Amino acid sequence: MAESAQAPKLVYLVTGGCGFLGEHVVRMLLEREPRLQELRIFDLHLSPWIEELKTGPVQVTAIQGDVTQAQEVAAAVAGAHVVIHTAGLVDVFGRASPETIHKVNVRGTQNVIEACVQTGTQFLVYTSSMEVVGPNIKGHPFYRGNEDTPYEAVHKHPYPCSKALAERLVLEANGRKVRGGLPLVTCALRPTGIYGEGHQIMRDFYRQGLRLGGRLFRAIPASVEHGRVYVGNVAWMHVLVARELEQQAALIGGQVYFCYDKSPYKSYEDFNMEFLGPCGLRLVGTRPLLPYWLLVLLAALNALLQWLLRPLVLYAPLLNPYTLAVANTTFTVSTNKAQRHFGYEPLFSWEDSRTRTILWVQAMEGTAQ
Ligand SMILES: NC(=O)c1ccc[n+]([C@@H]2O[C@H](COP(=O)([O-])OP(=O)(O)OC[C@H]3O[C@@H](n4cnc5c(N)ncnc54)[C@H](O)[C@@H]3O)[C@@H](O)[C@H]2O)c1
Ligand SMILES: CC(C)CCC[C@@H](C)[C@H]1CC[C@H]2[C@@H]3[C@H](O)C=C4C[C@@H](O)CC[C@]4(C)[C@H]3CC[C@]12C
Repeated sequence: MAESAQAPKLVYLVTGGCGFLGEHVVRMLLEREPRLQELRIFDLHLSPWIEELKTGPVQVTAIQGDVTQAQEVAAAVAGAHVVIHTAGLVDVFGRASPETIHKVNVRGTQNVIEACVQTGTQFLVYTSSMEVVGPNIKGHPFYRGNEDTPYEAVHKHPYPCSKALAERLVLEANGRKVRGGLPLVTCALRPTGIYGEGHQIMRDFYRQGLRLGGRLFRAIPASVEHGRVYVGNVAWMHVLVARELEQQAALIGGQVYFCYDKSPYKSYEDFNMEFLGPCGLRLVGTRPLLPYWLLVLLAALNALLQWLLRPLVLYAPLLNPYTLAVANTTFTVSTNKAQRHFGYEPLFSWEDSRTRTILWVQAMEGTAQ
């Protein structure tokens, strides 16, 4: 992939390219990767906006496929120079079974790795998650830590378990010989809670606030910090690391990087209010309105109801014991590893990220129930 007078034309594959992050990665590649010849977008469900992208100079190929199907993955990977694997089942609400989460996130990732090896694709970037590290089930705080900060990573929930296993597979695959004899170069990016245009949970909170007469009620103490990162910056970090994987293979191969930017350290709810506030919502209470023990009880009740109702209907509210523990445990990162290894600087300032997200929420107003 070295730059030369005759720059080689590259084929990229983005799995999960129609998801929240995947769409931003796809658009970022088209805007910021001049050596792109073909961009393959692989997803279980293809979005209509792909059609608009087909009019540009880069060949955009939409591939409807399932990462759990090894042959479909191999067919999509064949001939690609770089794979950015963002596809995954993001479920902390109990919508999918633990088996399905494992199948998509772990076996799907294994299929991507094997496809690279079989077809001779040398560069693989994996979208991991902060949850590979924590918060752990003991509720230990991770306060502005970095990739080397010691932390007892203990998981029970299927989603973080699956991300941790998949990340390990990706890192262990670094150095494997791909078809043709060259080594596979892999790395994993670990975003904290991503926000920005297209963020489904932000949409849910906004609509809930509207239903409650423009109010949301504080549930978590303002002192609990939750790491957040703007989706445009996460996408940029993927594009940048993918570009640098060949040049810096020895340095970047087998490494993990937290995704970070200049978003402020705040509690989950206070952070959301940075966008929902200017859209007319108010967060009621300087302290949580309900005592923590009552939230724990409600979360346990929700889990019980989910289990009881499962044969009849899917009951998957936002509050459950796991989401409460994540929201109520400080987990923030402070690192410059990506800057040191591949020159990452956030592309969007905090002010830009905030404005873009507010404009997106405001544009939803007409559609809110
Ligand atoms: N949203 C966050 O805050 C966050 C934070 C850290 C890491 N991540 C990771 O980032 C990645 C993208 O997350 P997102 O928030 O954009 O989620 P998303 O659900 O919006 O996107 C995931 C995409 O993967 C696709 N997909 C799911 N199962 C598939 C399958 N079997 N085959 C092919 N495609 C499949 C979905 O259709 C979807 O388009 C995930 O791997 C997730 O674990 C997300
Ligand atoms: C207690 C309630 C009032 C609030 C519940 C909020 C809860 C739904 C939120 C809080 C934190 C959120 C997670 C966090 O931002 C990071 C990630 C990592 C990523 O890999 C997947 C999404 C996830 C788990 C967020 C899900 C929603 C959470 C738990």
